[in-house]
Amino acid sequence: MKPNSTPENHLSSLAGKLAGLLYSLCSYLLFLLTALYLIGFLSGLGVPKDINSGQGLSWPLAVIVDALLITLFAVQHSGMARQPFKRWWTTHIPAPIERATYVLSTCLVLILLFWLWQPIATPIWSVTSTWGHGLLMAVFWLGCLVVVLSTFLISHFELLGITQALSAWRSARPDSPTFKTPLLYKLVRHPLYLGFLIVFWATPDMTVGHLMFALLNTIYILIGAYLEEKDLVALFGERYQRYQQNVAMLVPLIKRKPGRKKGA
Ligand SMILES: C[S@@+](CC[C@H](N)C(=O)[O-])C[C@H]1O[C@@H](n2cnc3c(N)ncnc32)[C@H](O)[C@@H]1O
Repeated sequence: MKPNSTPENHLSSLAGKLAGLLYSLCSYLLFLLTALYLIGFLSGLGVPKDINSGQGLSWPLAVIVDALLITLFAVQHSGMARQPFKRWWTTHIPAPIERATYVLSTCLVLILLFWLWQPIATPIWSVTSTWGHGLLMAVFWLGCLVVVLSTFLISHFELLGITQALSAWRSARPDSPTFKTPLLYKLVRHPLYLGFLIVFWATPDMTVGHLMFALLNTIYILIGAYLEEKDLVALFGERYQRYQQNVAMLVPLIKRKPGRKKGA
């Protein structure tokens, strides 16, 4: 038996590294398609089934199904991002494909959500004027832009698991995480999440189903950002605590009150 056979070493052979790289690229490709579908799902543009289409279940059942789908997404997406889970998970799968597996799992849960989502088409607001409709769609696309830009500001390919598989391919040690505050990160600590909030809420046709999607995901983002910040304080220490004091969490210019416990 080989002396060292931890999952990490499964990528030490050429075949293992190649398989890891292909796996990560496939997961990235699926991510791109899922992200495009999400845009269509929320905007109603270019997809066979959007957030309001189809004949759903009766509204009490629809509320239960939709809430369960969003809860499943929240548990998967936040649970798999926590350090204790990652430590346990990488004793079962090779570390260089941990992030790609996270991305793949996220896509599969989102695809399930698109598939099983139950519309509740009762209107909350409907903006019919051309300029109002155009303005809200412009805000929606701005939100999409903020999300994409934010991934590149942090590290697009690392967030999506490509860098880790490439490092294994080159037999290089993966870079340790670095604290960054470029551009939008000087305005708010979570520009990517802010972009998502804009995308969820900016619609000319808000229905009960869409409102539920926006509301539950807003709650999830607030909890997710809180948990992420605990990890970031543990990782970057005082530097992140100073950042929390000086830069707003999600809404530019709304900062933490001085004197509040750091990293809480
Ligand atoms: C999906 S990204 C979201 C980033 C951020 N919450 C946002 O909304 O822009 C999550 C990853 O970004 C990392 N991250 C968040 N803020 C960071 C920062 N200022 N510098 C470096 N990494 C950061 C976290 O450790 C986590 O791995």
